[in-house]
Amino acid sequence: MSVGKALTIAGSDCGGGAGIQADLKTFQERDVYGMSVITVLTAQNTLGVHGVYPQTIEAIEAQLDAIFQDIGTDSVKTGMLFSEEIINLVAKKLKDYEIKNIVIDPVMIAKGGAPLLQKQAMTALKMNLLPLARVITPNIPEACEILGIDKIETVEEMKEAAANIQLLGPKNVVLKGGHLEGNNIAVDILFDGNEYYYFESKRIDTIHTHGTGCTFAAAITAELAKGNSINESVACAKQFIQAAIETSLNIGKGIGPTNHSALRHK
Ligand SMILES: Nc1ncnc2c1ncn2[C@@H]1O[C@H](COP(=O)(O)OP(=O)(O)OP(=O)(O)O)[C@@H](O)[C@H]1O
Ligand SMILES: Cc1ncc(COP(=O)(O)O)c(N)n1
Repeated sequence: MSVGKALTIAGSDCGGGAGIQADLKTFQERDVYGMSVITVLTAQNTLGVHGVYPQTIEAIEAQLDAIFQDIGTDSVKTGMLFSEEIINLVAKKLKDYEIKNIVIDPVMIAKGGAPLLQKQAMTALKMNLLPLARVITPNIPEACEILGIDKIETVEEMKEAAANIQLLGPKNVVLKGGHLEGNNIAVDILFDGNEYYYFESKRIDTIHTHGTGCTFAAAITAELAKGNSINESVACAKQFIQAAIETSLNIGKGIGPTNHSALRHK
């Protein structure tokens, strides 16, 4: 039997809500074969990030080679890459192995405020990784950092930001509106270089949104692995994240994770 294969290159969240763990759970729920390359171990729970332990470049390189030299993949998602060194290694390997269907979730800051990308790594992210992306999925603060602007407060400003990020090289930009304040609709905007597409859902009133960004990007990655278009993949991912937030899990003492198996029980 053949199956779509998806790889996540990201940080481990031992608490299971974000990072590698969220990605693999999502891949499984979307019926693709999931693989992982761990860039950084985090000691993390619903209360925040308590430790960040980058893996050696040798360890990351060996994991990438092991996968690409044998199994291969139909799509790749990158999440927490943390340092310039790791970004440059990942970019080089994706190029050397001619990997297609690259989804970049430009993870920068955890919900609790912990930095997940070093400040000095921003140039490498923009110059070396972004141009390889089939799709990049920034949230509003990440889009501001990438563009060096202070704020994005309206849908019009989201559209302008998406177009400006697209000029940096990614084929498609999905600018996520989870952080857009004063809006009871959660709107994500896809810009493909020509047209804008809008993905809207009712904003859910919950604090338990740990891992929403990872889960959403992983769902897009899984759908691309199955050969779906960008539009179809984003639409599926939006439905998936909506259900996962609607029934998010009140576990731990802080911001709980989303429910990856929500659609299975509908
Ligand atoms: N309260 C909510 N109700 C419904 N959808 C939401 C809500 N918050 C976020 N989303 C959706 O979840 C997805 C992830 O968006 P978000 O902007 O939260 O990403 P993120 O900021 O990268 O995640 P995180 O804040 O966990 O790092 C998007 O599709 C967004 O529209
Ligand atoms: C290892 C790791 N990667 C990413 C995130 C961000 O999570 P998200 O943006 O999905 O909430 C996180 N908290 N930890």
